[in-house]
Amino acid sequence: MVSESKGTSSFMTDFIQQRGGFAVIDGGFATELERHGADLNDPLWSAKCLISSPHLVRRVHLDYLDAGANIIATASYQATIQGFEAKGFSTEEGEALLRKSVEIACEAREIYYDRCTKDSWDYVEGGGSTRRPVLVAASVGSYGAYLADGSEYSGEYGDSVSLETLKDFHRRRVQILAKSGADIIAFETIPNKVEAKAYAELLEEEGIDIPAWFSFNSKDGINVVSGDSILECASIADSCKRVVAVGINCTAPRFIHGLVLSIRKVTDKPVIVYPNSGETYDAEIKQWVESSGVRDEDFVSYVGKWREAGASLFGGCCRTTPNTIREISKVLSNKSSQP
Ligand code: MET
Ligand SMILES: [Zn+2]
Repeated sequence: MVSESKGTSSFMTDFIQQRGGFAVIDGGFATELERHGADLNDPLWSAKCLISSPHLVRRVHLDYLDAGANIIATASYQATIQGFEAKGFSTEEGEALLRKSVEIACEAREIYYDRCTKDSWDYVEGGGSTRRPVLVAASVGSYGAYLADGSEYSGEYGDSVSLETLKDFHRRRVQILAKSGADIIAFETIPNKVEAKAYAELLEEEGIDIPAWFSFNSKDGINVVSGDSILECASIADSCKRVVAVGINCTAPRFIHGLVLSIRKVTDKPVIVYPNSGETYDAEIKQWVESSGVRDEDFVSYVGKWREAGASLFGGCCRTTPNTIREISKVLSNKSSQP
């Protein structure tokens, strides 16, 4: 028991340490699928491609691996059994699609490893290769993401949605993803405290035996989007022994620094940040409003500050691209090679 929980608790710190003190996550997944021509105007959003174009899903994973990502998140953010059923799939078919999201990411990792082994410049003397270890993170979007009405950016689910509703909603998906071969579960864009609590209780009650990260989103740099305290939300993550990293995603880069400092007040677990480009999602017109976005160079100029504030896992969320990730990897490797 003790050694098992030690195993989980050191999972991410060990990974980060082996990577030289930081690790790189991928960038906007749906964004990149769209750039390759996918039409994601659908309640399943990026998960639609698990059905219609799995080759594109694999391609996007590879793009991010080539850009330097050490951790890739699966296309299951908006993949739910309930959502697949609404499309006419059976429960079993829905479950198979969830597993498929992990299979495709693992396949991409194998292709990437294979390439690294073949590329002579990746060989070191003595026949070994210097391939980067890659983690596959099974993405779980919030209940609001399933609703596809933008409520993952408001955190307002209404009084009828209780802790139990949320646990029941997520239970089967979490069970399936935990047994899918993924290395970690990524609970992303968590908009409120009750959903964080639901995840923490589920991990415990279901005896989930792979680690997880909790990532919240904010629109003011002070609280999570619902107005719940980031300190309270991060404390829930801190108390859950399966949680090996806590952080922020899909939030404007300018808010990240203060949020990292807040999270560090309540946890010693690694802090993960993967902001969006700073644009805002308009749920009415189902589009990102472009005016306030930051350019890749500006995004990257923040990374050093986030690291100083105590974050150690860095990537991008919506509207960021493999270019963003390439720049992040570059900036971090330069920094760590400096004396
Ligand atoms: N991992 C997901 C993606 O990049 C997170 C989406 S946040 C709305 O598509
Ligand atoms: Zn996002």
